Amino acid sequence: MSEKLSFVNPTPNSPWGTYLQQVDRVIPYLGDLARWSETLKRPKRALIVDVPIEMDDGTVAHFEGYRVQHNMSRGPGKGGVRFHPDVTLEEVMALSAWMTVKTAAVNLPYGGAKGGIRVDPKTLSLKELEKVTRRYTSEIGIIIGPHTDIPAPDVNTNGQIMAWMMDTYSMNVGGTATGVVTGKPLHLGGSLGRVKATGRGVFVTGREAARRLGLDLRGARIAVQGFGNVGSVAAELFAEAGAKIVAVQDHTGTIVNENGLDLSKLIPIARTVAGAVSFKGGDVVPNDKFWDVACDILIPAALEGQITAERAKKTTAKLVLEGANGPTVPEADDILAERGVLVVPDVICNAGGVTVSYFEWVQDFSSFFWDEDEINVRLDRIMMNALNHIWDTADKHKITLRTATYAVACERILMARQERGLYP
Ligand SMILES: NC(=O)C1=CN([C@@H]2O[C@H](COP(=O)(O)OP(=O)(O)OC[C@H]3O[C@@H](n4cnc5c(N)ncnc54)[C@H](OP(=O)(O)O)[C@@H]3O)[C@@H](O)[C@H]2O)C=CC1
Ligand SMILES: O=C(O)CCC(=O)C(=O)O
Repeated sequence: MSEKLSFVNPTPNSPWGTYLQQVDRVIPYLGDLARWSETLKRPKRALIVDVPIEMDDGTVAHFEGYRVQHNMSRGPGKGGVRFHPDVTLEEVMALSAWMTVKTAAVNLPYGGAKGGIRVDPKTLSLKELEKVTRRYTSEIGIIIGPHTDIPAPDVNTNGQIMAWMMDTYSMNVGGTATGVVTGKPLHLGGSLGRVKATGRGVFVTGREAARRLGLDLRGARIAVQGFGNVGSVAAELFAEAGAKIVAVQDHTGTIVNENGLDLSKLIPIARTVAGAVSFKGGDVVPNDKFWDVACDILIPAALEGQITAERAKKTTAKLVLEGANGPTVPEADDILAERGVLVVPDVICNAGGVTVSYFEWVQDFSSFFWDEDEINVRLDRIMMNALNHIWDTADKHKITLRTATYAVACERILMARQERGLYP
């Protein structure tokens, strides 16, 4: 954060600054609840931890970790953990705030939280990765728990990391606590459907948005930025529905094929260290050309701040599906709206992951596990109900889907805040 360290003083162009502007845009639609709106602009609690580990070569390395609980008015904190070299406190604050809005938008009984470590996990051995994960979990153990704050996977974290987190927390409390994290492997209280849930939610909301736009998915051209858990699953589901994935970008570069990339071959290659650009079934183009590729649907599924004003002006997409958190800066949002490009915002579009995380948490408490069809049917229903309600709100006030999602969610959050009262 710039100059003075303050929640309300964001670094220019930072994710937290984006989030604060998004909140400002919803205030006129909050009626009397607007008097509580400052609550949304301040995280409830932010913990910074030192994560020291002994590296394989005997040296000692220190990593900086965070867990931010943005708002817990509606329930325990919920949100993923990111391992990435660019993680900052301000980024984690924004990601935690987007979780508050997201869980309220789909009406899950949670608040919003997020965590992260500033580390490049690609440079660590498996043993070092486990040590970083376990030490971080112990350090944030004073504020997480099955009834207080429940982490989950995000960028560069997965089921194995959730298993280590669950084990470390359990060792420290002296009993197996499966409900402390979600996105776990199936043998450890994980849920069927969680791995694909976020991409599936992107597909469900995208299919409905396309239907309302009169955009036929059969033959629709789709460009996907970020080809990890979210991007690759969404791409697969759209391809199954008849769409063509014409461009994919991961951190190794950009690959394009206007006849459609063969995902059955691309996905296994993209998972290797060589990345998407080592796939031979398309042309490798400079990264900036990704935004020029002719497409009907654009799916940002990597990091924040990717859709800038300049990129918003040139995209040919009619529909943007935000698989990533915070991919569009506010100025670009306005340009897309002016150009008639429909944006399904992150806080509803990628809510499928936390929805199935909620199912996992419920299943862990009841020790009764559902089959995958049941999970997918329930996921579909929750996402569609939430999206339809948001759409009606957007139509009523003539506002974007993002501001409508904030209107629906912030009313729920601030109503809970008001009903709980302030005094100890
Ligand atoms: N996992 C989940 O359940 C949820 C995730 N999200 C959000 O979705 C987004 C992606 O998360 P997820 O799929 O889980 O993460 P992954 O780690 O599985 O994948 C991230 C992808 O983004 C790519 N990437 C990273 N940096 C860049 C870059 N500078 N340019 C292009 N591509 C890049 C990575 O490339 P490479 O593999 O080459 O490093 C990888 O393909 C994030 O914004 C996350 O917060 C939202 C809701 C839930
Ligand atoms: O599954 C979860 O609990 C959270 C997923 C997440 O971090 C997100 O939706 O951004």
